[in-house]
Amino acid sequence: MSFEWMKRDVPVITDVSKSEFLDVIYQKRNPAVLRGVDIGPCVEKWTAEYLASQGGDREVKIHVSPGAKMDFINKNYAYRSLQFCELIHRCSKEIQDDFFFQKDELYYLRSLGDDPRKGIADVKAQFPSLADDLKIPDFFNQDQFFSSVFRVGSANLQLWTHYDVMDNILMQVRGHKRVILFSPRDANHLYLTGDKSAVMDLDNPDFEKYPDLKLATPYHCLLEPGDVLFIPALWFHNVVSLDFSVAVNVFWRHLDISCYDNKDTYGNKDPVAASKALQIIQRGVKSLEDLPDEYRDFYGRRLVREIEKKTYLVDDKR
Ligand SMILES: O=C(O)CCC(=O)C(=O)O
Ligand SMILES: [Fe+2]
Repeated sequence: MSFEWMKRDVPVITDVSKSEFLDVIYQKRNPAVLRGVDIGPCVEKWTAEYLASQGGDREVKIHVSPGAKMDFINKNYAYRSLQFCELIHRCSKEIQDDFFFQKDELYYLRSLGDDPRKGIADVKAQFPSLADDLKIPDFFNQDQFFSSVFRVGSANLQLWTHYDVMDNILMQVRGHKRVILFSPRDANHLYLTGDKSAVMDLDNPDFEKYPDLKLATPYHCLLEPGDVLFIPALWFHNVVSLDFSVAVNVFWRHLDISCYDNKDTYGNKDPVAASKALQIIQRGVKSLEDLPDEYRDFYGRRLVREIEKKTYLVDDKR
């Protein structure tokens, strides 16, 4: 018997004003595709040729993957460096003359700041010759700004399902993308390792291995050039580039600055209070190791119940 996975569409909302975004969409904290927002002349200008000639020759760190699905568990990709212009050339074609591993390898850039270890990405600062082409919608206050990240990838490349801790607008500049999102409330159904889901194939999921995935609701959308996807903090997302893809995403803080880890570079370190709680729980679980199995099971269940009772939102409490 085949299982029909319940899918939903992310709503597409056209010509949304700043106040509609802030008063309605942002308040709901659900993802939305915003179509018709002015993100500047980049949508017309950023062809591969233009980006290669204007984007400069700075070295960028990239993921190189032999297959379309980057798999963080089996680490089927490697980190390498290329000049930005060379990266653009390679991403925009499917068979390479120069390559690291194989002719049909795929590339993915997630830009970093000037100091690759602790520099927070800011596209306009790192690619000044492209800065005027991009208009970041003024949906948030400047003091909430965290980073802006260049995302350039080969056709077909898929980025694993993960969450980030900042609010996000993903501006699709060139190419099309299929994005699948899951609510933070589906966290227990996604087989998480840290911020990533172990389920790699969402098109043909292995429900025998991941039976609880059936309980999750995937939200689908197809991004076109010029579209802006609002991804609220903690919403899981899985992204496939359908063709050569150029995007910029902006992370901004939803919570007060004091809630975030001040060593976060990528916008994905859990808020301070949450990582503290996770550490305490890990210590608590370790302390149960001193007990025989059936006692550990019993106190483990009590712990889970206590956490559910005290933290879950009312409609999810059992
Ligand atoms: O579009 C992509 O390549 C990935 C987007 C993403 O993960 C993000 O904006 O947080
Ligand atoms: Fe992300």
